[in-house]
Amino acid sequence: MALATRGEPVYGEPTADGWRRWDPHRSKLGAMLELGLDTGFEAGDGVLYLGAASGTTVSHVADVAGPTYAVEFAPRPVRDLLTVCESRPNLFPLLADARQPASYGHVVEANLDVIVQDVATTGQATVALENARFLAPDGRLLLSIKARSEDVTREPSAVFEEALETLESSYEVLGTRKLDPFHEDHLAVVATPRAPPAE
Ligand SMILES: C[S@@+](CC[C@H](N)C(=O)[O-])C[C@H]1O[C@@H](n2cnc3c(N)ncnc32)[C@H](O)[C@@H]1O
Repeated sequence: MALATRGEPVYGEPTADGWRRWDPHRSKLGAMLELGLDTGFEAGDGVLYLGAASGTTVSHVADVAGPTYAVEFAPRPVRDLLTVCESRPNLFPLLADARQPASYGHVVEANLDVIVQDVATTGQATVALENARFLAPDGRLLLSIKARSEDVTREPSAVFEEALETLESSYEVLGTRKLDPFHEDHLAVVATPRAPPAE
């Protein structure tokens, strides 16, 4: 059965009876779900989405989730994202830098169920660490690491290893999966916040 959500179409995806096909070639989270990764993402979840771009994936997320905060720092895609939000009252666009969570900390609620991260920037693991403050203790980070955004000259496996090592300081990694054949040189990571050490 094909992955699909109910909502207004956004990127020319095929639709039938109000359902819109979630294209795993256009979406890292779609690829994670298509590949059977255990994401823990459930209907009604509160979500922080980092790297929303013009809303391809976050539109599907908002079709299923509860409050969904969509962070994107490039003004051009945010203009398209605003249109995507018009038919989705639970989707909140934020023109902000995911490396500066304090700039949206007053808007985004705490104890969210899920962070989805797909930011094309260096320091992707650090971005995940900095945004961990928004996750509930049993929440899930659904991170897609793009090797080429870190260093085009390095072997992707070395980039992934280093990113996982960085993540381990604040997260317990529950699963990883390369996103081939949908996305080359991307590693999907499912992780949950580490409990703070007992005093
Ligand atoms: C691969 S695209 C995201 C695609 C989108 N997640 C989707 O599936 O529909 C990566 C996005 O990350 C955004 N980005 C990169 N660095 C960022 C940052 N520091 N803060 C917020 N957005 C950032 C880029 O502008 C770009 O739109």
